[in-house]
Amino acid sequence: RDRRSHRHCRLPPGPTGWPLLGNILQLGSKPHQTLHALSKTYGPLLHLRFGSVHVIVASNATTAAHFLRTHDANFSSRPPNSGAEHIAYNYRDLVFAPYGPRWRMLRRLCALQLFSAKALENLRHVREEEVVCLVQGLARAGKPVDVGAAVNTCATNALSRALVGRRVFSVDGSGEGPEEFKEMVVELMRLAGVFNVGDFVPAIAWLDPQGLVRKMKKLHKRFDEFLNKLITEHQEMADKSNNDMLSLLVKLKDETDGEDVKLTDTEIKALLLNLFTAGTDTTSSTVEWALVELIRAPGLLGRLQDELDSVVGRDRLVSESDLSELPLLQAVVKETFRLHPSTPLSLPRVATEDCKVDGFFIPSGTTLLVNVWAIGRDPESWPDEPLAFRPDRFLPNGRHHGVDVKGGDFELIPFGAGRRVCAGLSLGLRMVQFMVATLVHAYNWVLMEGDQADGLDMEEAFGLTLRRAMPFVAHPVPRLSRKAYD
Ligand code: HEM
Repeated sequence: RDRRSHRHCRLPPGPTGWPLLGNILQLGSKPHQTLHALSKTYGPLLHLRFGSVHVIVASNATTAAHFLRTHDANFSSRPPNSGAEHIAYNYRDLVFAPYGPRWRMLRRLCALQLFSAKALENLRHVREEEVVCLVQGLARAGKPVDVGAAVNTCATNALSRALVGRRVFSVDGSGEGPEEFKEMVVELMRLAGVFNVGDFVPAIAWLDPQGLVRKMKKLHKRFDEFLNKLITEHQEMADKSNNDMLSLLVKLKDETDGEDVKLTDTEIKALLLNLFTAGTDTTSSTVEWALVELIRAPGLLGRLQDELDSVVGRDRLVSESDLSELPLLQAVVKETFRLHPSTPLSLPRVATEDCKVDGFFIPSGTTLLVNVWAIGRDPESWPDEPLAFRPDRFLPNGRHHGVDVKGGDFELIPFGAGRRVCAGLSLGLRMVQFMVATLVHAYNWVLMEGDQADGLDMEEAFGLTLRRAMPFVAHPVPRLSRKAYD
């Protein structure tokens, strides 16, 4: 019925592609930028063909709302892809699970154990302890530090204590662990961000033309070993009756026997893999971008330090309960998400049925990309200096006062929106705010010799997550009274 009633509609406009491959080779090394440029020619709803697959791209707030609000139910699964198959345990995870009972179960479990207001409050001491470790580690460093790496270790440890009841990295940052783990996550994001020709041209999938599947299988093996080790260790200390996520999952595993939706070791590993990867690099790269933006704007940094000094003082570190008292901090974090969204093309969705959007025909099986990066820079939504870092736009009297990142304001959707909005939004947002506040309050950041604040490299690296091409390295100089660091 659908197809017949929509037949008179056209597909959305878009560039002509190559025979067989379609537009896939036209994406270049930074697809979010290429797609943004194409949207200027073809409009906010763009049609492409990747091999035999229809792909549409939403590039402004109104169009994103059509899909993620009005038609969200029809776009609440993710398209098939080799990453989900070869890395994420053949779709048995949460991120790629088809919309349905298993997705619902996994998502509920996460809410219960990790992301609800109550769970978040229960885990607050863990985050605060890990942030103290971060600050103390920086105080001990006595040398310039790679800020993203230090923040990544902190975010990963805070998460791993919630997930498996212990840190995965030593707190002094020594040893191979943190770098190796971060490198694995970055590799995952890099692989997941490449459009694999084999996903769209089945006839040549077996050739693995970009060598991606081979790399995915290899990476999967490394993650699987990491997760197996965590689970084995966890079993060995099981008598300590932990209340971490893994303990809950193991308990539930036995209870789901005979139910429609099974929870086995594979689902458990897949879920842990999701949470470890979705929750670390996204968070730490946002903190890194925020800090660089602040250092490029010394006046703004000074204002933020004044805000922190007046709310927190100089005798203690920031605590999570201070965050709600820090409007400029919150505005800085929003502005960072606007210009540097962690996942510039969000995560893809797929049309389950034919539909008609904005007068255009969208066939079932179409992949939907939402260009969150382009939406954050769209002059229609952000008329005042859209490319400049101006957190004041979110403060009272600012044009965007009240606009939030939580999925209700479509001009700012770094966490996506709708049914499949980021599951870890509450935690991710809080960790980013908490770490940015702490790093700015506890330290002045002195640049490396030869670096100039206004000359810092702002180049983006390629991948599913929008990392800096150049890591940000600077020297932390304490600015609080001594006892704050004890
Ligand atoms: C700066 C922090 C983060 C950002 C910007 C971010 C962004 C996103 C985005 C854009 C999506 C896709 C949403 C959609 O399809 O509409 C997503 C999904 C997801 N995120 Fe996050 N994320 C962040 C942190 C986290 C954290 C801390 C966790 C967990 C520890 C997490 C877990 C997930 C999961 C499980 C999904 C899949 C949800 C589903 O398919 O139902 N994220 N995230």
